Amino acid sequence: FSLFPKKTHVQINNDLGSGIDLTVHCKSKDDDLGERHLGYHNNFDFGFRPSIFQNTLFFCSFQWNGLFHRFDIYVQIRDSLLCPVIKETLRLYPPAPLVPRETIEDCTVAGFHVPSGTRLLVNLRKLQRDPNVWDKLPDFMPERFLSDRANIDMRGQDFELIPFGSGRRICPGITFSLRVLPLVLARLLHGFEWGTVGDKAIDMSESPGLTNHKATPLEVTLSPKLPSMISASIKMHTTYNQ
Ligand code: HEM
Repeated sequence: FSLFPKKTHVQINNDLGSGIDLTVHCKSKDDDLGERHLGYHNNFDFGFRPSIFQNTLFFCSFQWNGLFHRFDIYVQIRDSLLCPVIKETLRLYPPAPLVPRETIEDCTVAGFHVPSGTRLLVNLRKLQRDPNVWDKLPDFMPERFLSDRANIDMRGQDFELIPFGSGRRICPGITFSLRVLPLVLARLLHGFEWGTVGDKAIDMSESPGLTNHKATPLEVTLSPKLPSMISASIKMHTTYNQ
């Protein structure tokens, strides 16, 4: 449980097209950020520290060319779960579940003698579902990263969650991935209503292999939430908070 949640930043860009001005007016329950007029390619940034009570709400109205739209830009209970959802997904379904290593000298681990030159596969999937470490297995429970596991990070120091590996061969794509994943996920959730064909539950079973693939292909239905021009012109930048 964190008493001082990390700062969240919102950036609104006017990408509507040359010569089209955008008027933005953002408010929270107790703050009025005032009306802003954004020329083409101008942006408006604001930052805030979400409440420990999970009830922060920011909403903005947008006006351009006689059109008017209002959005809930930040709903804490909805949006603070974005990064925990990614962590929980990488915990239960690490894309590279087996990490290979070879010992360079004799050693003893937990009473077992391991000679030099031994090849071993570290089973991340098993480690990240260890019932001695993680409760409520195998439930998908992103909320755990908002409370008792709030400070856990995935950069190879907290060994109960190492989806990118650890040590000198740790994944070099880690920073890129931790930036891009929340942005892509936020865009997809922001842009579409998601469903499954005939409301069928998604089969999450995996097929065996060095990389983790779904056993059955994912079939979803998507419907755009907004006219494409609007969704293409509002960008929310989420800062990944570990
Ligand atoms: C969610 C995304 C990703 C996950 C979960 C992931 C996971 C991993 C894991 C577990 C390893 C083995 C690490 C170890 O041996 O300790 C690895 C290695 C590697 N990853 Fe990633 N990876 C991701 C994205 C990427 C991206 C985007 C790139 C490139 C742009 C990348 C490039 C590499 C390379 C080159 C290695 C081999 C490093 C070495 O052996 O020295 N990965 N990754």
